[in-house]
This record gives sequence, structure tokens and C-alpha cells, in this order.
Amino acid sequence: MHRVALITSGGDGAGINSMIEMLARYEGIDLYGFHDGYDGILVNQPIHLTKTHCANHSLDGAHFLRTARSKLPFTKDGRQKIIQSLVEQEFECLIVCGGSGSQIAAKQIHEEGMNTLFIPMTVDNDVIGTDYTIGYDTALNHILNIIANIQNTATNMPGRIFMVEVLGGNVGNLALESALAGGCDLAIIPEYSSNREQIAKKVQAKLREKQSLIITCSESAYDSKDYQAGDQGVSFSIADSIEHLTGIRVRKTVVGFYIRAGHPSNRDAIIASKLGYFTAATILSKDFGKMIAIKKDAVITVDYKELDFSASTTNQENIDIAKNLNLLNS
Ligand SMILES: Nc1ncnc2c1ncn2[C@@H]1O[C@H](COP(=O)(O)OP(=O)(O)OP(=O)(O)O)[C@@H](O)[C@H]1O
Ligand SMILES: O=P(O)(O)OC[C@H]1O[C@](O)(CO)[C@@H](O)[C@@H]1O
Repeated sequence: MHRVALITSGGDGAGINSMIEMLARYEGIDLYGFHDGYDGILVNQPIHLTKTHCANHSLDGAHFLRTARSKLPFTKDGRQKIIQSLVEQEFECLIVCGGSGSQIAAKQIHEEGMNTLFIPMTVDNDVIGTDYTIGYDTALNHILNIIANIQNTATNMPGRIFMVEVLGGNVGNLALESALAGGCDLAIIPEYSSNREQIAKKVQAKLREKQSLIITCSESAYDSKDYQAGDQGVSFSIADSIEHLTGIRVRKTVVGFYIRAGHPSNRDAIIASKLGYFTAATILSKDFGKMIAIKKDAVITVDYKELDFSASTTNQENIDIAKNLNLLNS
């Protein structure tokens, strides 16, 4: 039996239970989970994630394990405490499910003495070395439901400008992909300048072609560096500039944290299940120091050493399409 520990870290992502449930039911894996991310390893008792414990909850929006942002991994001393605790509890490996920050910590902990495997999970889809992160599709579906309703009211009451602000951290994937999928008129993303005057002029030009406009806006589309992940409301100040130039009131919707919750879409559930399945096989072959990732719709393992942390995680195909359609704040 392989005695394995698991945490979720960073923001939650719908679908992660499917991954955990798949691992729990795999022959030869004895799975334990800690609540509250990295710090939880030191302060919480491990929960035995048996097949029975996990049964019938794989599609729950509430995770088997609480997730968190943690202090300990930021220092070598803190990481050593995590490693020591896992060694004392005789774990062979730590599985970390999380976003880009959690990935850095998982790599460091592996290099500093405890086997780790990393599973990409975040609504931002911004993890180096994988095309996909668990939770992204569910989040997009939530945003598209909102955009669909806004399209209705835009049709019912023409002549308006709508702004939909979405999460995404420092990357514009959610705003960009939902704008493309939802037939929106502009996606304001942090990869390009958020100069208010330029954006307002672009909106004014678009109003000559169309009666109502729907704009998506990334939470991090600030023109200063003051932004902290999770800040909400940047679309209000961009809307001010648009209103000033066009004389049209902007109707705003801040989608916020609603998109991180709820039961997973099929895409998230199946990808998470497959990642769980291949993670189990990777544990059995003791092939640690890897991320179990998605490339071109297939599950692959990526050695931490191959990760290029300078690479962009914004979907390039989406950028190219949006650029050609003049949908970006560039
Ligand atoms: N540079 C780093 N060095 C060491 N550990 C880190 C680093 N960045 C993040 N971590 C650890 O990973 C945790 C989660 O990171 P972060 O808050 O950046 O979320 P994330 O994993 O990127 O997920 P999300 O995309 O949901 O925000 C942090 O609380 C910290 O414990
Ligand atoms: O939940 P918190 O800690 O406020 O973090 C918010 C951040 O987490 C994310 O939702 C990713 O999980 C980002 O889109 C957002 O910037």
C-alpha cells in the first residue's frame, strides 16, 4: 500500500472531488487528506479518504477538504516543518491540488525532501505546463449563463452598455474566453493597457456599429500595480470613463465568487477523474516530482524541471481571434 497525503491549496475549483474520489477508490493507494492547505498539514489531523468516505460526493461543489492560502511554504524553514510532519506521519508522497502559487511550493517541497505530485486546480487556468486547470469550465459556464441573461435584457431594452466583471487573477483567460463564447463586444484583460481614455474611445467607436454593447472585464484590469488578487470593482472606474465620453450609463455586473462554486460541469468532472486515475498510476510507479497535466486534451506528466515559469498562460489562440475581431483593449 502507498500511504499518500493530499491537500487543496489556493482558491477552490469545481470538480476536485472527482479527482480525489478516483484516487480513493484505486487499489493500492491509502489516501489521507488535510484540511486548510499547506498550513493544515501541521495543525490538522489527517482524514482517511477511503472509498466509502468519498462515495456519492464526487459531484459536490463543497470539497472533501477545505482549501486555503498558507504562510509556511514561503520560507525554507516553513517548508521543512511541512516535510518533517509528513515524514513523521510516514507519508510517501504529498499530492497538491492548486494554482500557480501552489505549484511553486509543491516543486520546492519536492526538491527539499518530500515527494510531491501536483494537480492543476484553479478557475484562472493560469498554471504553467498545462492547457487546463480543474474548475475553469464550470466557472466559464456560470459566466456564460449570466451573459446569456444580459443578452436578453440588452435585446429587450436596447441602447445600453453592459459591463461584466469576472475573476481571473492576473490573467485574462476568464474574461477573454467568456467574451468569445458569449459573442461580447470587448474583453478588457490585464495583458493589455487599461488606459481608460483608449478603452472609452474604442467603446464609442463600437457604438456606431451596434446598438447595445456587452463588455467583459477582468478583475485585474488596473492601470496601477495596486491590485491584489480578489479585488473587485475595477470595472466601475473603467465604466466612469466610458460614461464620460459616450454619455451613456454603463450597467454593471460584478460576477465575483459565484463562479467558483456549484457542482462541476461534465468537462471538469471527467478531466478531474482522469487526472485522478493517472495520478494513482504515477504513485504506483513512484514517479514523483511531476505535474499531472492536460495537453491537447490528453493527460500527460510533466517533470517540474521542464516547467518554464517565464511562459505566458493566456490562451494564445483566444488572443489571436480576439485581436482579429478587434475585441481587445489593445
Ligand atoms: N512563491 C511562492 N513560494 C512558495 N510558496 C508559495 C509561493 N506562492 C504561493 N505559495 C504557496 O501556495 C499557496 C497558494 O498560492 P496562491 O495564493 O498564489 O494560489 P494559487 O495556488 O495560485 O491558486 P489560485 O489560482 O486559486 O489563486 C500560498 O498560500 C502559499 O502557501
Ligand atoms: O478567494 P481569494 O483569496 O479572495 O482569491 C481570489 C482570487 O482567487 C481566484 O478566484 C483563483 O482561485 C482568482 O480569480 C482571484 O483573483
